[in-house]
Amino acid sequence: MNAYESASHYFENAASVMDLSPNMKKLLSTPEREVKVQVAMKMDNGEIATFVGYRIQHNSARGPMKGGLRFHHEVDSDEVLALASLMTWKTAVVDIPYGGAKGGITVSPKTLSSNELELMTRRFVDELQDVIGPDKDIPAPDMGTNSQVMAWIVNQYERYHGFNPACVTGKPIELHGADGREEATGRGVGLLTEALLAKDKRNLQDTTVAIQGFGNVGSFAASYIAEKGGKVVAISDISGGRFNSKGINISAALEHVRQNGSLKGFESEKDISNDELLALDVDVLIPAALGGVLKKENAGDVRAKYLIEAANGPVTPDADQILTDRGVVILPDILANAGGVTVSYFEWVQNQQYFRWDLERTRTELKKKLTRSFEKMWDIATEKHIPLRSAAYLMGIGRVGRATVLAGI
Ligand SMILES: NC(=O)C1=CN([C@@H]2O[C@H](COP(=O)(O)OP(=O)(O)OC[C@H]3O[C@@H](n4cnc5c(N)ncnc54)[C@H](O)[C@@H]3O)[C@@H](O)[C@H]2O)C=CC1
Ligand SMILES: O=C(O)CCC(=O)C(=O)O
Repeated sequence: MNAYESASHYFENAASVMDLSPNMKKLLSTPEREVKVQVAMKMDNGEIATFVGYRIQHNSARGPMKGGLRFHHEVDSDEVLALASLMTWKTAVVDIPYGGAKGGITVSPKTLSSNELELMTRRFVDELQDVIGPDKDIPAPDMGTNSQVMAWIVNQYERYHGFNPACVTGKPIELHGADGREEATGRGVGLLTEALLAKDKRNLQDTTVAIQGFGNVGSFAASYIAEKGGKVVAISDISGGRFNSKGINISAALEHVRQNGSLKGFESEKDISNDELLALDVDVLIPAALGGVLKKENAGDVRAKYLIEAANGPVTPDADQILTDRGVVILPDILANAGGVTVSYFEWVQNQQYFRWDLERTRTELKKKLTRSFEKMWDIATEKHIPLRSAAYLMGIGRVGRATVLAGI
């Protein structure tokens, strides 16, 4: 099952509980626009390179479309469409005035020089500049992109449209970015892990955690959890995993990655593989890298009681069923990692108002938004005796569906 089939399965599941009419189901599952472009450029050595870029605009019933840009060698139209649809439900679950979109380029960014990365990003914006914009579709970071890439995007977009900081979020602070956006997804993962544990009268101090992926999301989630007294016993990245039964020193790991570019060579009690990390005997498992890492073949190995979907789509439907049957509580991606898009919204609001918030305000508002959405999802799940994922989809699809009906076609 590919990423799109997985996302469709979760949508169909929720739609059947909601009794959505076939016509509404078709409307909500059909993307509004799919853009596929050639990104051609000259590499440092003078050779011509051609990449393929995508922007899929899934739904705009609740506002301008919103979602990140992924630079990764596995990006294809199915994956981007799946991720775009998740954004539609995610923005609705946290009730921010956006629809959903996603984009990306099929490329391994680490194989490019900084100059080449910049040029590729600028050529991509040349192709997309007429379909994106602050009131149409607002990109942001995802895997393989960061605030520097967003800086090139805003600069290139402004060459066509003039001063326009709200055209993209996740920008550097110096270029109208929001204090708190970089940490937001990981911080949200941490806050929501606490909220979920609290339902079982537990807290982070008595909790062991394993985190797959130590990029933007995984590293900030690890920092938050460790600061709150949680024991992060395992972390990993593409170079493999590290385990320490007494808890990994997260500040030291961050410093190692800053100096060396990855966890490779970071000392710990023992090295583990990414597969072994997923099967560790911990309380909380947080996949924060690629999609589809928990599938039929390895779902039975999971020993964690709580699974927090920091990545988008880390659990296939087969695995979801196996884990749910085994009593693993899954906090679904469309809420678990929504801290990022929520603070992107705060950044966009600040850009529109030319007024900057301080970090405290951002953190307070983020907690308020995520906690409110979590409690609502929890109440729906409890009342209807359904898993948290189904409850979150009910919230998201319900809000998009109502907006669609009220607006009329
Ligand atoms: N950046 C953001 O604000 C948001 C990101 N997400 C999701 O979170 C996940 C991670 O995104 P970011 O942290 O932004 O990406 P990133 O590019 O900053 O970091 C990705 C991390 O995953 C690791 N990784 C890559 N391939 C791997 C593999 N095969 N096995 C194990 N680790 C691997 C990398 O080494 C790196 O540590 C993605 O699924 C993304 O869609 C979701 C919401 C917002
Ligand atoms: O910050 C944003 O606008 C989108 C982040 C994103 O791509 C995601 O939540 O998956």
